[in-house]
Amino acid sequence: MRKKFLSNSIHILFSFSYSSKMDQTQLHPFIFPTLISLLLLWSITKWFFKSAGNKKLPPSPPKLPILGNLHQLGSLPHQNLQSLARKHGPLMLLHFGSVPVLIVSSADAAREIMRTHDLTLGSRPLYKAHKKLVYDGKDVVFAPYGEYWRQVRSIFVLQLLSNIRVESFRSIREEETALFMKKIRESSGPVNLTKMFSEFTNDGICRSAFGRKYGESENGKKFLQLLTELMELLGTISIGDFIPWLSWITRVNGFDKRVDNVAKRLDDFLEGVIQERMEIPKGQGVLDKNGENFVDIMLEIHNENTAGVSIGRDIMKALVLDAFVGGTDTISTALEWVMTELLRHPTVMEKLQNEVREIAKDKQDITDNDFEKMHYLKAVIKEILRYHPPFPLLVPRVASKDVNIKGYDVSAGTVVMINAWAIGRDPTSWNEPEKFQPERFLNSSIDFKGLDFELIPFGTGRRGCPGIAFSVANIEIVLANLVQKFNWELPEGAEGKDLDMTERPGITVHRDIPLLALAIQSKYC
Ligand code: HEM
Repeated sequence: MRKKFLSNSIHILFSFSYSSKMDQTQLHPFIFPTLISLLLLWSITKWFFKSAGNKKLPPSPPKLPILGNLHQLGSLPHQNLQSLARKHGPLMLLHFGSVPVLIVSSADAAREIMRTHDLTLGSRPLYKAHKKLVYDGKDVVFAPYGEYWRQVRSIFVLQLLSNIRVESFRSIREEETALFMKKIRESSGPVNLTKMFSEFTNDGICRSAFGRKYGESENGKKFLQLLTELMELLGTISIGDFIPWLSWITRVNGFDKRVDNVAKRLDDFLEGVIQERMEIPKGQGVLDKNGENFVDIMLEIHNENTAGVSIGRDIMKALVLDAFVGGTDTISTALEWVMTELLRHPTVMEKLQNEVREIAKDKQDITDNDFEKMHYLKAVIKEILRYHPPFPLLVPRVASKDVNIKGYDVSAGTVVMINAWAIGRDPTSWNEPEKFQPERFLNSSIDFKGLDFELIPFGTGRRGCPGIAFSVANIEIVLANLVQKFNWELPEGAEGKDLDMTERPGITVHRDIPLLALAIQSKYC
């Protein structure tokens, strides 16, 4: 592959120098137009620098020619951007190649972006790979701000994520949690919690979205693998998006081909799901008997044309994909980190177990009424979303026009990245931010619903996450059951402080190494 890459580069360089070899006698007629072009270029450059000079730009770290600041991102950009922000401030202008990128690292600056300028910053950048993977931005996450986005978001929220829907999916949550606990009970030796969280969230979303799950079937395993590849590709910086003349690199290094391949296989899978849903009557065969699911509802909207927007196949597939992109990896990441921190902090684990066991006793099904009383459980969930937000850099936005943010001029087209990870660890907002301390939330009204800018794991404003209720319901039920029914230890007598805490790069940040733990049944099991 490397050899192929080199030979392609050499070929391109060679063709360039070859075409620039010109017969000297032919140069003469070009002198005049060349001089005019140079003069024009000079005037434009001078005008550009003069007008940039009048602007008050946010502070910037020094950049390299061509790359800009790309070399400073490293494999875990949220961490490196936090270090840069400590030197240059909470509003910092970087350049990814030729694209200006504003990095936001404080609650105060985030409030300005997501409250004061939410409308101007209401769209997202749509990169080449994303276009192919999410049906040309027909989904909710990447659709440009406007009427189309409003309509698809309202279908998505009303039919999948409203409080009524989340409540109607309760039996799915309860059944899947019971199955999860059964799997743990029946396991011998350490359980791979990372894998189990991923299967749990995937099965739950499959049942809510498709009306059935694919579980251990060949199709199910392939789909899980595809989703992992999709998340990896969505989190990859493709050089051509930032330095257009280098876009040939992703053609020759196989990235574009991989994107095409994943997009095609995902499309085939989703096409098959919709076809199956059209052929098998509701409540029959392999399908859930739990009433309607998201695909059913979209098919109804499609047939009856009731949404004000025509829901074609691509839109249906894009919205279903959003449920997976938005809902599987995020919830499983939060669960993976919460169990990691509980294993590292035995006193927090014990306090949580005491609360859950006191309230739920030996109930097999812990109810919403019980969760309402579990204040420490809620504090633990807030603390994990502060300390390990699943999307550390949220989902980027883009400025649709020139805007002044806290006295700085930000030009149209600037990408805005909000470092929720850094904001959650900012000492101006939090006491001892590097400590995992759920108690900080016990006598505090701070919540993640979008009003408190120091805690924004779900973003906020027009483009804020619509999946908060769905996520919290799933995290609460699994976490409460895990600590009620089992006592937890690390394998081979290891202690919490021995746990490897390395993060894996990606759009959602998982543990690098899967979390393995020993489950010992409690008397509440
Ligand atoms: C722990 C779980 C979750 C986290 C941490 C999370 C986080 C986020 C974040 C940070 C954004 C961008 C917000 C912004 O730009 O202000 C977002 C958007 C979104 N999320 Fe979530 N999310 C979670 C669960 C879910 C679930 C369960 C679903 C659906 C099943 C979902 C669907 C979406 C959609 C559709 C958007 C795009 C909204 C828009 O652009 O209008 N998310 N999420």
